[in-house]
Amino acid sequence: MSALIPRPRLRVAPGAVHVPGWLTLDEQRELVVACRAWAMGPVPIRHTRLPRGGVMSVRTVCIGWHWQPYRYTRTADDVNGARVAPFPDWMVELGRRALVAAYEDPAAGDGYTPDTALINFYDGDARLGMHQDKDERSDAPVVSLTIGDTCVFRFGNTENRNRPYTDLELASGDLFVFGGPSRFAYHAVPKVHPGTGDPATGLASGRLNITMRVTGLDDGSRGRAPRA
Ligand SMILES: O=C(O)CCC(=O)C(=O)O
Ligand SMILES: [Fe+2]
Repeated sequence: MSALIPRPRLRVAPGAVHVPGWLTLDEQRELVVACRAWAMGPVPIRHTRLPRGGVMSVRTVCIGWHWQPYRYTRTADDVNGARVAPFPDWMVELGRRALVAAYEDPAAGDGYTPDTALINFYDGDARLGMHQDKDERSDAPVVSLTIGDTCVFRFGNTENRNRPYTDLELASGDLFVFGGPSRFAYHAVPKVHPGTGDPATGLASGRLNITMRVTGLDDGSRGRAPRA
């Protein structure tokens, strides 16, 4: 899509907001540098293995807490057993600013302290099927950032993976927040458009997505306990 055509901020559903072009090019570059380092270790980026033997086409590395289907732990027991990199304070601040921007409310970020991020890399034909982010024991919003290639993002309902859903495009620099009544909505990435990203971000190809979340876990609790 041409950068000359402004794309409006869109409330996709109650609590779900798309803010096109929210990250500056410099912020995107800095995120690419940080994610590249996290992709190297302490836990290397990998295709997540699913319990039934499948492998996700997306590659993922986590910070703060390690996600594997369908729980969070401090150590990446399904990769190399290492403890994941800490969740940096600057990313907490970025998450708070994202909520202020999405909800157009200066207080929206107050008390928001994301403690995990899933960093997804889509290349080739990578995609992500309809799912809910529901392994967190918190209903705090999810903050999603896109860098690189544009994708089709499918945002559905909280009942099931079927219609009604809305297909929108997430392009480099876009912010998408889903909280409130939309926090547990099904969503997917059915398609990435190769070659649509600007190499000036530092990403020559593919799509980088960062989702910040609040796990609601502490180091005394593990696994998939029911939400409070
Ligand atoms: O790549 C995206 O935009 C969404 C990623 C996602 O839904 C997830 O990591 O749970
Ligand atoms: Fe998700």
